[in-house]
Amino acid sequence: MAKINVGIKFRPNLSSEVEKQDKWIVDGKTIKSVDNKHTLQFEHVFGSTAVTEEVYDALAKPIVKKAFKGYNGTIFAYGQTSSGKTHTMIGKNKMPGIIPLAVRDIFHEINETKDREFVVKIGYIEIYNDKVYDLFEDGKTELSIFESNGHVLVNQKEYVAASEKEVLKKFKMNNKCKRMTGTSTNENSSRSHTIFRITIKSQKKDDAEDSRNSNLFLVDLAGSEKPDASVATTFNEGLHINQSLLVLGKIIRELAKKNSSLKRVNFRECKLARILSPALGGNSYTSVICNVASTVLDETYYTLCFAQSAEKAKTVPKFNLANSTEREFSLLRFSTSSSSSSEASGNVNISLKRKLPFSPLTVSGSPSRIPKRIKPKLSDEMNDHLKQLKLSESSNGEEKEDYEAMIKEKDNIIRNLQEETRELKAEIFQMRGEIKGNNELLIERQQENDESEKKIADFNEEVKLYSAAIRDFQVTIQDFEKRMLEAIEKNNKMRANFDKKFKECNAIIDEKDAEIMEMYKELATQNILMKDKTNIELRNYLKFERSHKLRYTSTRNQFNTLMDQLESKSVTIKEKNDEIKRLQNQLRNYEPMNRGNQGGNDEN
Ligand SMILES: Nc1ncnc2c1ncn2[C@@H]1O[C@H](COP(=O)(O)OP(=O)(O)OP(=O)(O)O)[C@@H](O)[C@H]1O
Repeated sequence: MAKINVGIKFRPNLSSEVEKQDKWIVDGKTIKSVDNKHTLQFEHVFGSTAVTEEVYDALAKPIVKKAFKGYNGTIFAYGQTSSGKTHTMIGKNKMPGIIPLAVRDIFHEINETKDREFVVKIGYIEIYNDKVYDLFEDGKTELSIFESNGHVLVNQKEYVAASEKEVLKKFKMNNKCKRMTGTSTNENSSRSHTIFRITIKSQKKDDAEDSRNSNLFLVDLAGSEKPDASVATTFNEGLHINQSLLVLGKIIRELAKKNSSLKRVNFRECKLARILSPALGGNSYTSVICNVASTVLDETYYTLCFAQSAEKAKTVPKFNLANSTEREFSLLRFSTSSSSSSEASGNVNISLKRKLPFSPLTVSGSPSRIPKRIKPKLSDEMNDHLKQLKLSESSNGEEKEDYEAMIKEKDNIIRNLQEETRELKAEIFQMRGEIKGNNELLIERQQENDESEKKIADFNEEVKLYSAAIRDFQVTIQDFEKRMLEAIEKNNKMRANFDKKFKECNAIIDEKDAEIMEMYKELATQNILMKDKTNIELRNYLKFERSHKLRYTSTRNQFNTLMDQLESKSVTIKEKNDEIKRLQNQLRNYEPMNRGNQGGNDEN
């Protein structure tokens, strides 16, 4: 049993996150949330400054070494969208990821191993919306998954590659076919899970029996994400991605349970789980690199929980012997001993490489089997021979030798048959498991179906209610239409009346207008007459005024003359009065003298 190796890799904060606060702190092997709610510990923790090569050395290199020795290996990157999975698995020229580093090591190891011959084959598939596509083909034709001898196989294309350079060239070229899109969190977000498979076959030069065959699966999972309902395609992709990751999480949790049993795990819920079943619960050494971002609280916590479960899960890696029926070694040989020509990578010499161009090979199907209909025939034959064998016990030496050879041959047939029977039994056992799984699925689907039917019945009830309401509404509409027609008719009549009245009024108005015009004309005539009369009167008045003024002036003059005369008379009178007064005074002065003279006359 082997434990799944788990590591946590924090990516550096992105330029778009400068304003965000860190939600997680890394302290050695401990990861703490800033709010102190979560503290988790892992064997391998890589902070944001760690380079991919460190991750590779701790989590991938040991698996590559095991693959080289004939054990299957799987390395996969897990994490929310934009957490750095693709950066970890593929990387950039300046910081190569796990895939280029593994390819480098494989060819380095081939070069160092002088006593073996190698064949390296590569295949590249993607799982998009729960369908498998070949990235070494057009990426559009759906591939099928099948199982043989307990192995999950995909009918993908494989290429035989001779050097590190050749592998990486092919990988990079076809990686462009991978489904990517820009999302709100990652402008180059993977929309599919990709699995790059490197098959390493080797055989000892002086011992054909010493052969190994292993597969290395390098998996870049699509990231879990919050589905964006505004974009239909991305929403659908997001649902499939999340669904497959949920299944993966469920499987990991089940495997992490104490006394977990593979029988309880349903790898058939999605294609990703089915293809990764050897990595999760089967024959493989496995590492999981959990990518996280320190600025994200919840999703990082979910990833860390997944990592904790994954740490508890175990696999059962087995040494894989190469199938002796496979013919690659007789066709293609990587040989490190004959060093006549040097490859671009500087590592490997390949005999026959030039004769066999870089060409696709389809994965071989299920092994050859004895068809059912031949089996009874074979056993009859065997029984005959056994009878003959018994008879031959009494025969001479020559016949005995023949019989011994025949026994050997038949023994071989029996062994082969027994082997086949064992395989068939194993297959039947597995198929029973699958049937059971399918039955469970069927029951689940039946339940779903029942629920759907109930929903449909409820919906039909609702439709009935709505239909009655629609009928009522239609009656109301008809009534309303009738009343509207009546209103229109009434309105038309009123309009006709109004038009008639309007015409009559217009005629009256015209008549009155004519009358007014006449009156205006008369008024104008009278105005002229009045003006003439007024002018005459005005002229008469002016004439009168002038004569009056003249008379007034002469009267005034007369008055003035009279006034002058009056004044002069007044002056004269005053003078006379003054004269009188003076005379009187004179008179008074004479009077006493007179009295004296006259002796007592009157006083005057
Ligand atoms: N270790 C790192 N150093 C520098 N940049 C990194 C690192 N890891 C990730 N990044 C950057 O973070 C961004 C997101 O990374 P990446 O595309 O690898 O995420 P992802 O998990 O594969 O996302 P998705 O699931 O959406 O495909 C990229 O711009 C990438 O260059």
